[in-house]
Amino acid sequence: MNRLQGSQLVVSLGGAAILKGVDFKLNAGEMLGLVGPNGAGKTTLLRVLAGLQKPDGGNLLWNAGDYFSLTARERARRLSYLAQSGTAHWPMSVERLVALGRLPHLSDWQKPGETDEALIEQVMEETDLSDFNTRQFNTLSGGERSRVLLARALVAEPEVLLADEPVAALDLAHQIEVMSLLQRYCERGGSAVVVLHDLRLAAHYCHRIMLLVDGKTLAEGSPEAVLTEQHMRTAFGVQVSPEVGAIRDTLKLPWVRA
Ligand SMILES: Nc1ncnc2c1ncn2[C@@H]1O[C@H](COP(=O)(O)OP(=O)(O)OP(=O)(O)O)[C@@H](O)[C@H]1O
Repeated sequence: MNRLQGSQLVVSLGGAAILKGVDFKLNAGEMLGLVGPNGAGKTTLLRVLAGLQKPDGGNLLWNAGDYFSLTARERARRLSYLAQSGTAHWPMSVERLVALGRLPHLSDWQKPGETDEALIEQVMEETDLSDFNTRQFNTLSGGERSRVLLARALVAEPEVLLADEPVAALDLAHQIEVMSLLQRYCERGGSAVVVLHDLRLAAHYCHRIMLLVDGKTLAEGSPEAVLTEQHMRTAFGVQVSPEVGAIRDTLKLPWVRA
């Protein structure tokens, strides 16, 4: 059974068709890479899956039941959405901001208990944030902020994590760390949809890739099946440079942790 399944999803914004009948599925333990040119509709699809954008057509299922019958609290417990350029709207320490991720699991006025605290500490370590506990979020660099927001999403222990370009502001080492973290999250049974512009990261880490072009799925399947020279030409209008030769060589991850 698919954890999330959409069929013929349609979204119009400002009078323009943005998603034009997209089928979607996500299994437990799966990392799905959502790739495609700027303006293809990746963020719009993610917002539909997060329940932030009601589709104008099609339907969406959560574990085979109607997605839209989940209450907002149920959705917050089971699904985390990491926006493209997330922010915090008032000054707050990193530790408090990450702890907010536990809120959907606590009743009104309940404080985080020992188990919550242990989880928060573990995720802070995994996201390389232990030294930032008391720092104010608004004093952090862009890459540090991205890691804090990912940590907040992970402490919620969601069944599905929707991450819009989670590595966009990160240096090489932190890109690898964040992708490995998402990989471990999926190995523990989580499901992730990750919007990526770096096709090498997508090829290396994702089980399956969906290539969206102009509001439609151009290709979907294994990285090898989707990231072909023909699809790159159609989607992005590029071809492999003659100096490189084969497309598989462009998709090798050139760095590992030293
Ligand atoms: N509120 C809106 N009104 C009109 N058009 C919109 C609105 N929101 C988004 N769009 C348009 O919808 C299209 C898809 O946007 P979306 O953000 O989903 O693309 P994307 O694939 O995530 O792009 P990128 O890679 O640049 O982040 C774009 O052309 C965008 O300009």
